[in-house]
Amino acid sequence: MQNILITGGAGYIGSHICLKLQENGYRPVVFDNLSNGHRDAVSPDVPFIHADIRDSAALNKAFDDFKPAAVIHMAALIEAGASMVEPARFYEVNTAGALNLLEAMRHNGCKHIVFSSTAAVYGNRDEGLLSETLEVRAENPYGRSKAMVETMLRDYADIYGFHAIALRYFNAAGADPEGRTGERHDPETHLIPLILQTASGQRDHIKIFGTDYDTPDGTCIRDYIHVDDLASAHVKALAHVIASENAAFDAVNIGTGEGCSVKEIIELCKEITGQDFGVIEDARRPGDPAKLVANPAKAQDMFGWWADYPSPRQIIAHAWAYHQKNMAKTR
Ligand SMILES: NC(=O)c1ccc[n+]([C@@H]2O[C@H](COP(=O)([O-])OP(=O)(O)OC[C@H]3O[C@@H](n4cnc5c(N)ncnc54)[C@H](O)[C@@H]3O)[C@@H](O)[C@H]2O)c1
Ligand SMILES: O=c1ccn([C@@H]2O[C@H](COP(=O)(O)OP(=O)(O)O[C@H]3O[C@H](CO)[C@H](O)[C@H](O)[C@H]3O)[C@@H](O)[C@H]2O)c(=O)[nH]1
Repeated sequence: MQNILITGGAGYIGSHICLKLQENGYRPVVFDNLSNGHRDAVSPDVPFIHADIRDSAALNKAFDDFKPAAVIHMAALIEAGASMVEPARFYEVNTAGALNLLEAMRHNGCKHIVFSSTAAVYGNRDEGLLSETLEVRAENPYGRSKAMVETMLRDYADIYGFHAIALRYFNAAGADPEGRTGERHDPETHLIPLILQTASGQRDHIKIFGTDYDTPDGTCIRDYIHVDDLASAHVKALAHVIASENAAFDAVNIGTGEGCSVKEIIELCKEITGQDFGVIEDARRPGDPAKLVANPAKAQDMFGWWADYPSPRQIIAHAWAYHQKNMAKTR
C-alpha cells in the first residue's frame, strides 16, 4: 500500500480526501498544524503528524519515517477576504510554506505532487467559462499566493523533473454523503455553511456581500463543487501523476461548469431547509470577483474526472444533513 503525505489533511477538504484515499487503497499520512483543522476529522487509524509546513526538520522526518509515494499539498490559509487585510501571512504560509515543502520533497527524492490551487487565480474576467489556457490574473493576495506556487511547480517540473498537477478548485461545498465528515471552519466565512447556520437559528441573518455586480441578479456567481467530487478528483489526479512517465506540470480546473448566484443559493437553502430567515443586502466584500465558473473539460480529458453531484441541491442537502447532525460542532 502506498503512503500519501497529505498536508492540511485535518481540514475540511482534506478530511474527505483521507476517506477517499483509504477507499481507493492508499494510506494517507496527515501532516497538519491544526491551526484550522480538527484531529477528530481524521480517523484514529490514520498516521497524524502535528507539525507546520514551515518546519523543515518535521517535514524531513515525515519523509524519512513514511517514504510517501506522493504528496497532496492542501495546508494553507484560505480566506480571500482576510488576505486583503493581512497579505503577509498568506505569502508566508501559502507561498513560502509550499517552497519549504517542495525543497523537502526534492531532498528526499519524492517528485509527485497534487497541489490545492484555486479558481481565485483567474480574478475578474469577462470570459464565460474559465479555461486553464487563460492567463493567471488573481484579484487578491490569496489567489496570488497560490499562483506563485503554480509557477514554482512549473519550474520544479521543468528543471528538477517533478510530476505535478495543480487542481484549481472552484467553491468547495457540501459534506460526505454518508455524514462522516463535513465543513467545520471556525470562524466560518463560506456562504453555504453560514446560510445553514442562519436557517438553524445560530445566526440572526445572512448578509449578501454586494448586489450591484454585473450579473443577472446583481450578486456574485460561483461554481459550487461537491466536496466528495473534489476528493475523487484528487484520487484520479494522484493516480495520474504517479503513473506519468514524463516530468510535467499541469493546472486543471475542478468545477461543474454551472454557476449559481448568492441570491439563488439563499433561495435554494430556504427551500431545502424549509426555513425562512433574515437576509441583509450589504456592501461588496473587497477582492471578490463577480463570476467564477469553470470549464471542466480538461479534468475529464486528462484523468477521466467529472462531477457526480453537479446540482447545488444535492450539495446543500448533504451540507444540511451534516449540519443538523453536528449542530454543536459546526457552531
Ligand atoms: N474551501 C474552498 O472552497 C477552497 C477552494 C479552492 C481551494 N481551496 C484550497 O483547498 C485547501 C483546503 O481548504 P479547506 O477549505 O479544507 O481549508 P481548511 O482550513 O479546512 O484546511 C486547511 C488545513 O491546513 C492546515 N494548515 C494551515 N496552515 C498550516 C501550516 N502552516 N502547516 C500545517 N498545516 C496547516 C489547517 O490546520 C487545516 O487543517 C487549501 O489549500 C485551500 O486554499 C479551498
Ligand atoms: O456571508 C457571506 C459570505 C459570502 N458571500 C458571498 O458568497 C460568495 C462565495 O463566498 P465564499 O466566502 O463562500 O467563497 P469565495 O468565493 O470567497 O472563496 C472560496 O472559493 C475560492 C475559489 O473560488 C477560494 O479558493 C477560497 O479559498 C474559497 O474560500 C462570494 O460572492 C461572497 O461575497 C456573501 O454574500 N455573504
